[in-house]
Amino acid sequence: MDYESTALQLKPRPDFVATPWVRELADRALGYLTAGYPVHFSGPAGTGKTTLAMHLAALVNRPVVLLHGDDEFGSSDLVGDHLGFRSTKVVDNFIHSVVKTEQSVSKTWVDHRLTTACRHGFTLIYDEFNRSRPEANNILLTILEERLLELPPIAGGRDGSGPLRVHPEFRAIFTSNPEEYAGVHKTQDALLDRMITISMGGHDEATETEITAAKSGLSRDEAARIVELARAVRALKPLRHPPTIRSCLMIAKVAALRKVPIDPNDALFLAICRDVLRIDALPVDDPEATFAELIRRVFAPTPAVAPPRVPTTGFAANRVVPIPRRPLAASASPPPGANGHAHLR
Ligand SMILES: Nc1ncnc2c1ncn2[C@@H]1O[C@H](COP(=O)(O)OP(=O)(O)OP(=O)(O)O)[C@@H](O)[C@H]1O
Repeated sequence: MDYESTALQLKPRPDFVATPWVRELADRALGYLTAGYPVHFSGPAGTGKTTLAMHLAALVNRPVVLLHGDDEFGSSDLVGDHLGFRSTKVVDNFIHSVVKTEQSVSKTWVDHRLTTACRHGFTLIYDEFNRSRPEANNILLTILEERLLELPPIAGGRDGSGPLRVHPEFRAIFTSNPEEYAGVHKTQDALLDRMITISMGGHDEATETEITAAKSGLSRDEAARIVELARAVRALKPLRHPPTIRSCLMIAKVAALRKVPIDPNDALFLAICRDVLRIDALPVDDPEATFAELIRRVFAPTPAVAPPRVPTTGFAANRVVPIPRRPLAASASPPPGANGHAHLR
């Protein structure tokens, strides 16, 4: 008995956003997996680790076994265990006057998820694997290096011949949050040494905008404003829980659902941003004033694109139609100052 029936058959999700940034990352990670190396996406919450792991597994196109790190795990939770006993009783009554009974009791073994993936060549996604204690994850060392899985005789190959040879198509994708998060363990170097770690610091702005627009139904421009605001708040240091792509999605989805305009003059829109971006917890003296300044900056009208500089010398100068200039009045006021207002005499 094993978890084969629980394996997932993943297909690339239609709502997966593949900007050039994402495609480059996915292509690089797929190359590592194809070469037989485990891939490890490491980064803070909300940086797209799990989504990318699932997308990669879908591209590998093998059944997927999903594991979530758990402090309670022991190696048997990963590998398998004896599940009760099987008893067989033979009654031999060939000679009517003689009844011979034979009873044997044997332990039954159940493959758990890791063993199922190793035995059948499935793709293992081990999400937040560093939430499991290192001693529980030690079993991975020989799997990833020697491609062998130590099992009790009863559970090895079909004939109980000891360690299981890991299926050649077995692949492993790991995700983890950095150590400073609560409830995670320091990973042993030997395990990290067996995988290729890709640090996920967070999507680039274009990708966050695309994801926010794609998953909320807002326009790209509306999504861009929300993302720009979230990134401006994220840039304020030190923030205990910086807003992530999830924060952008929360604002965008709620606004879209409630038909709240993405408008700095709309009180409900501002209230949603205050709640989701936790403006009250900003590490500044006056959070409200800071929020107002960020809103002003994000929603400031984008300056019209300045006309191309007219070259005054060389070949091109002769080809440009001179711009008619207004005749200056005798007591003309000087050109507008920095603040755009003419100085009144
Ligand atoms: N390429 C993408 N296309 C579409 N949605 C994405 C993409 N990347 C991330 N997301 C969305 O962003 C959110 C966070 O992504 P994900 O859960 O993968 O992050 P994570 O780093 O695994 O977070 P955590 O560490 O908290 O589990 C999810 O709602 C996910 O759907």
